[in-house]
Amino acid sequence: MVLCALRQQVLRCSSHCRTWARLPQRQRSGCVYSSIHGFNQDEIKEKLQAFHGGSIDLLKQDSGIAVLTINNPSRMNAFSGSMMIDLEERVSQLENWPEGKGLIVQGAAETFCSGSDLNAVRAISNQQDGMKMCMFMQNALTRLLRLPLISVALVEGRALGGGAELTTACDFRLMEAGSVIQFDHKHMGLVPGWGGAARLVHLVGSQNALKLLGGAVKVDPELGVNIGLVDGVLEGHQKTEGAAPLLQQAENWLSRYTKGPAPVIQAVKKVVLSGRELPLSEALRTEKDIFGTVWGAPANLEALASKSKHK
Ligand SMILES: CC[C@H](C(=O)O)C(=O)SCCNC(=O)CCNC(=O)[C@H](O)C(C)(C)COP(=O)(O)OP(=O)(O)OC[C@H]1O[C@@H](n2cnc3c(N)ncnc32)[C@H](O)[C@@H]1OP(=O)(O)O
Repeated sequence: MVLCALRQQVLRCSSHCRTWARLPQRQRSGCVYSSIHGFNQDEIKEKLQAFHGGSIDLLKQDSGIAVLTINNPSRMNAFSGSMMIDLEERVSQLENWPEGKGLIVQGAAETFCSGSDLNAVRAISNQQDGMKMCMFMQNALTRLLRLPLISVALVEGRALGGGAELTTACDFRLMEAGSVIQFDHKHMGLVPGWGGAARLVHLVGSQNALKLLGGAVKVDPELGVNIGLVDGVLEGHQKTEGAAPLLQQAENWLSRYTKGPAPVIQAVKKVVLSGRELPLSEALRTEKDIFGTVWGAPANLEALASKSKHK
């Protein structure tokens, strides 16, 4: 009986994936929850809007690398309800940025983010509203991870609770020496709700994920690199004479992977996304379709023209 139920679940999932792959990009990018799951975006936005404070600031640069700043320094960059709405709107802006190639997510005032604003959490502590907030943030963070941009979470200070989950919604994580990522939900009698557990298992494996969540382990840069959660350690410029500002160091790191025409860099992210999320056959078909968007496109033709000169 159990096997039959599991098979049904797998079939439902794979049909969902097939459906996912055929959905228009906009829907695919945010298809975790919709009205069929009882999710009403406008209803939850109205509730979240009641909890003001802070902002999510977006700077789109001519280099094609954008900077998204979690900005609520008086609350260690905790997410108020209005900041959750800001985040979703900034992700929409980035989904529609043809020149975009990269994204750095950082916190203001030399710290990353201390999760949900506990004042908001206290006010929406009933189960229904809590789950609606989670659905809203899971949609927003899934769309963030699925942006056709190569993204980096730049961690200074502390990334706690939902802030730790936010780091997993980026392709890479860079940590300043001395900074900490801590999934401290257990101390709140909680587990991750913004999708951080599911993404953490993919990043570090289920055993390491169990340790980080079960032990509310303080992940320093060395541990983060060792378990595969962290992709680089940066020297804070206050601590190291002559070191460039952290954001500049992060941009230098990211620019190694975003050099080139935006359509090509965006196609790179899309083919990796489909390999990461879709069953093999679907991923191969998606890869073929994405290949078709760059084959014979301007960047390809220019490269061919320049190569033909090297006889
Ligand atoms: C799914 C996500 C999940 C959920 O929503 O269920 C969560 O994210 S739950 C929240 C998880 N986050 C935390 O548990 C972190 C709570 N904050 C702290 O542990 C400390 O504030 C810390 C370690 C971040 C900083 O400690 P420190 O002593 O250096 O400073 P203060 O504690 O005095 O903090 C300064 C100032 O910021 C306010 N603050 C900090 N974090 C939050 C927060 N998450 N929500 C609201 N306000 C926060 C703190 O109250 C202080 O304000 P003040 O007015 O000066 O008292």
